[in-house]
Amino acid sequence: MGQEVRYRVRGGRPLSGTAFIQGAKNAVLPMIGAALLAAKGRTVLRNVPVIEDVYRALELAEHVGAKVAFHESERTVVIDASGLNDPERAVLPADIAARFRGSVLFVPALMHRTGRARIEGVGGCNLGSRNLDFHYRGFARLGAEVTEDLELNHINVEASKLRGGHLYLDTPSHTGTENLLMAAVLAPGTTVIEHAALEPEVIDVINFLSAMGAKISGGGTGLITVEGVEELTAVEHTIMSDRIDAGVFAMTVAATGGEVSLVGANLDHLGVARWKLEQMGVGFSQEGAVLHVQRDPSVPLRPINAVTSPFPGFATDLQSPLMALATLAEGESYIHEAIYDGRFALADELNKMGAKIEVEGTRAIVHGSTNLHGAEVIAHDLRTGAALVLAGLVAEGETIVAPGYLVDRGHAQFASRLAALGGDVERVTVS
Ligand SMILES: CC(=O)N[C@H]1[C@@H](OP(=O)(O)OP(=O)(O)OC[C@H]2O[C@@H](n3ccc(=O)[nH]c3=O)[C@H](O)[C@@H]2O)O[C@H](CO)[C@@H](O)[C@@H]1O
Ligand SMILES: C=C(OP(=O)(O)O)C(=O)O
Repeated sequence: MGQEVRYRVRGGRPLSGTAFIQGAKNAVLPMIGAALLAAKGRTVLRNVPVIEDVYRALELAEHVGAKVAFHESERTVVIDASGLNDPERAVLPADIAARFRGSVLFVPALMHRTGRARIEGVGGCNLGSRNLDFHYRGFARLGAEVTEDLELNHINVEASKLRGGHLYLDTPSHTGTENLLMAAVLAPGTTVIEHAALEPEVIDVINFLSAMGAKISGGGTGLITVEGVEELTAVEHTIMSDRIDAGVFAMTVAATGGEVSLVGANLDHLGVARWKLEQMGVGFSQEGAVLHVQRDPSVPLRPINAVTSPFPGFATDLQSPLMALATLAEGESYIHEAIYDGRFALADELNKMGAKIEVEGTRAIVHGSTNLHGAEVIAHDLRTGAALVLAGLVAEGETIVAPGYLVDRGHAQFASRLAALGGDVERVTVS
């Protein structure tokens, strides 16, 4: 049997000090995919978070023929994609690709560099139905032939002659927008993407592609236009800071009480989450690129209503830590998960710790405040894991959160960064 990572947490200490917010997972993954579009030279990505999803993405890049080096202590990745031209290697194998959602972001580079791609699996958090129809239908509108092998459950994409086209997304899909952009940047002609995503990571990806030589306008407006170019150049880029990591740290301080400075966090990137936390009793002040967060533990948290929606709405990835926080607020909080149909697995785990949460479909009522107690709980996905660590930091006694791999997918050095703030958290490996 292999080793399992767990988070062991003991509650009761307020947090104080300085935490360094990591580079954004949801920006670096599309950028690793985009780096493979450059046929010459070396791409240098800085502020790369040392997380499992980045390791998987780099394994995938190597698998398809790129040379990669991850200098973890420098948080820098160097990618040389000049050798990526063998159609036989244009395969995203399930053993790597099914372990993270970002694997789908490799398809455009494979289409452009080898003329084809085979997708044997795409992973990511288990949040209910997570379709990829916008991606595949969009590739087809740009001239690719997309077929499904129903027996093997593989998708085959043949793309010898991509060209610009008019695309519309039914909902402003985050990776859908990035993937269609990457498919369009090297496709001759003009591509229009209507109802495109507005997330800050999408803007960061547009900035990266533009630095590589892509011609993109309208980023951040919902209507993006791309003029295809003949080639893209390898460049250096510093990844934006991770707004979800910042939100998780802010909510953890809200839960324990205390005062913490988040280095690199940007209040504007929290969108509606900022206003919701302020309503609950959290204080924010932005000082340049450092965000100060404080909460007076002697004043009870107020309950909250939140509906998840695309940026700048309340981020679905922050819904789990908000639910954990709401268990501490005095009164009933209402949460409506409007992006995913299966993102409430956390409720049962928090209830094991003494919370009183009722779930009906995509709506949850959190009856607070409750005194949480330690328990052995399951991280059903990345943010459930982070939210349970948050809960453990205010619970009486010891909480064990497993599998820790899911937390490690998206939060770098999570235990040591919380421990540096005074939290009693350890990441342990058991056989
Ligand atoms: C690697 C990455 O960046 N992951 C983020 C990205 O996921 P991801 O890009 O997968 O999320 P989307 O924005 O695409 O999904 C939003 C909704 O659209 C639906 N949909 C999406 C694509 C499609 O082809 N068909 C379809 O129906 C999904 O099922 C979901 O209900 O944005 C999510 C929403 O902010 C975040 O939770 C994830 O952390
Ligand atoms: C849902 C998430 O990630 P992914 O799309 O990579 O599964 C997340 O980051 O919370």
